[in-house]
Amino acid sequence: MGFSERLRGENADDWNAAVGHRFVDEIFRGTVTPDVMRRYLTQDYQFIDGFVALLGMAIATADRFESRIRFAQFAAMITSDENTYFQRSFDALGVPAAEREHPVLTAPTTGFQALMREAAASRHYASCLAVLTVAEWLYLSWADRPGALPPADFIHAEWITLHNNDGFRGFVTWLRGELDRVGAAEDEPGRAVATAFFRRAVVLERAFFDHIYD
Ligand SMILES: Cc1ncc(CO)c(N)n1
Repeated sequence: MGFSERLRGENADDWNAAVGHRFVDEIFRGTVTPDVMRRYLTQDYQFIDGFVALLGMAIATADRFESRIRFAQFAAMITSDENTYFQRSFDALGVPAAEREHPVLTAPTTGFQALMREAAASRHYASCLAVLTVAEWLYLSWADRPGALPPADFIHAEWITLHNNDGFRGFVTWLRGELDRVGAAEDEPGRAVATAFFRRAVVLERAFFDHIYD
């Protein structure tokens, strides 16, 4: 079993709670209320900022050019297609500029920001990879419902297709392979550090979905 699959298995309870979350059922049915969607997207936009910074550190610490290219191409998608999705959704939901740029941050959001900042500050490629892999693999896992009909509202539909399209699927497959490769090359202390980052990220993913219903 590869490093990525082992880590997912060790965190199966929180992982499955996130992938099968009420939010996921509701977004596929198109019934997430505008209120909940607004809380989710305004907090997630702050997550994305730290996420792109972490991608930058993965570009800097990767051990080969081929990996840097993958991350750079993914960063280009996030900062174009995904960024305009947020802006169009904020327009449709009537979110004012102040709330787009400086919402009051919730505990899961500050928790994620701290986690991503720490992973980046470690300058340890395996730890950067562990956090990035959770964020993208867990999102592919919930968004991947073959045969599901797309919900009518673009705010729901595009949030699904941003996380289950072929390009995204290919990136996640590559990310997992990269974590497997790098994890196998690490010594035991290095693997333990990356393992702890992975675990914290899974716990936060679950908390992030939970808290928009509080
Ligand atoms: C909290 C969270 N995790 C993962 C993703 C996927 O990038 C996201 N947009 N938000």
